[in-house]
Amino acid sequence: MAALENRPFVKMNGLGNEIVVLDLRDAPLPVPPAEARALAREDVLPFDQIMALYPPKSEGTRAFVRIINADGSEAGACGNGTRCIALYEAGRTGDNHVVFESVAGLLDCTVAPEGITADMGVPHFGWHDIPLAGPVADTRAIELQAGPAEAPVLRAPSVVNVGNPHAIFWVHDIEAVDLGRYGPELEHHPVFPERANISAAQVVSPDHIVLKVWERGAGLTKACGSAACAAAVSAARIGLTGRRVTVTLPGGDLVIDWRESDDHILMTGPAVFEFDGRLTAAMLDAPTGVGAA
Ligand SMILES: N[C@@H](CCC[C@H](N)C(=O)O)C(=O)O
Repeated sequence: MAALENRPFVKMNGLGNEIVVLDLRDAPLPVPPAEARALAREDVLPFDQIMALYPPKSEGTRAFVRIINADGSEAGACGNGTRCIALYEAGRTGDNHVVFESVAGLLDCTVAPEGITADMGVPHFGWHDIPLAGPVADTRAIELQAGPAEAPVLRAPSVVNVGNPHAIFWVHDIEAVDLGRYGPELEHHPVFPERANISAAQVVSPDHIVLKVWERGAGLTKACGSAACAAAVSAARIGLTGRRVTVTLPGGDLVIDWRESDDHILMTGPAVFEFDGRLTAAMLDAPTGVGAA
């Protein structure tokens, strides 16, 4: 019998980033990677991330959240998923201020009519924090490129960890970038021992960035909240923008504010409830060869 069989789920999205909320606080159990991969199949319940809620570990928090990518791997941060669980918890309890905890730290969220704001914590720029495979003095632009060696299409990304690892390639024409072509090799490049989320970013003005993201463990997505945070702080760090920007993703806009007083990153945007149901054996049971480790 599949471990998650008969568990209730809620399907939500944040700017089209497909999120499944599994509230496992009553009867906690780990999400088996093979069951996550089976569930993520196109004809079952395609998702980018599962946000699995476990009993709280720290006082004042609602749940300890584990983030599972569509390929069954685990992530330390998911901005769009965080807004989704904030909306879910606010709907369940009527509280518009909710705090979660993840492996990366506390996630303080406020649900308001104009949007859901999540405090995503502080960025880490050291090579070992990201992590990179070896020492790099300046993570504002590292040696890495994609495309023909003599005329690279993407080059010299900024790298940062915002709870998960990100590389941001600065481009002049975002429409011309085929991230689906270069994302897989960059995600798995040996410079990233834990793989990385890969973005192409065009700075349109000092308060506006346009972004495309190839997500680690999920591929091309309509939006990635942590990538928006990563692009915003990296752009501000190298003087391309101020500390408050709108980030436009294929699924819509997020406002990112890199707060001066304490360096915390505040992300504001929407979340949407779609439908709910119960997981069945058929949804979790991958035919031989599909979802196998
Ligand atoms: N969709 C997310 C990012 C999810 C985790 C990421 N794929 C990783 O493995 O780090 C977001 O909205 O931030």
